[in-house]
Amino acid sequence: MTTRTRDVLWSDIETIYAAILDHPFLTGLSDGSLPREAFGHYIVQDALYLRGYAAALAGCAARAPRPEATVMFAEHAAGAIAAERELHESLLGELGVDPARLGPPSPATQAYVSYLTAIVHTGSYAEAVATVLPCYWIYARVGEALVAAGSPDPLYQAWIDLYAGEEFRQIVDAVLTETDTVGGTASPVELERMRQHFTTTSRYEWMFWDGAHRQEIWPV
Ligand SMILES: Cc1ncc(CN)c(N)n1
Repeated sequence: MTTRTRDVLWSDIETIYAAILDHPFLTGLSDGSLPREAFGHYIVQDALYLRGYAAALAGCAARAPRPEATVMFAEHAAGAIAAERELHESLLGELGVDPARLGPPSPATQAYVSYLTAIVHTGSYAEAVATVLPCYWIYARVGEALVAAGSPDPLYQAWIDLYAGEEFRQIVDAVLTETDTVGGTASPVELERMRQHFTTTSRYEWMFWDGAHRQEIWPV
């Protein structure tokens, strides 16, 4: 049986994923102990992140060699994050933040979006797909892991429900299929690059939650 690219990629990040599930941001989201200020920081930074992420997905759409993949990424850029945007806007409202005045991206947000942008525009299409994949897949896995216990805080529960939902799972499944397709014909060098990018953006996912937990701002 041939090994699927997704399995190779995931096996590289088992320890990163374990660290993500163990992070106090997510354990706090789950048991309700996460300070609202940290969640607010996360939501503001995520609203900024989603702008860059949408642009990266549009870049994947433009570079895709098959029309079905162009349509898929274009739909995700336009529509899939609309649900997140909606949730963010209502959460920003509940947290008392004006979406028009979000402030600057934090170091983690800036670094993550810069990396996505750089690889989507300078790497191969397969590299681009591997680079954007953790944004989909890790969130689906986290949603799945957190939904059974839920959260006593309704705001945190709404966040968990979005990523644990069937609609998000189907979106992620389609991108995983695309990952296996492009990985299946990638050269050893290209596959190695896919692994490096997937691991790097998985690390950025950890750093994004960690930065929010510390309410990280620029040190100087
Ligand atoms: C940082 C980050 N990574 C992933 C997702 C889920 N698309 C998100 N909303 N924010």
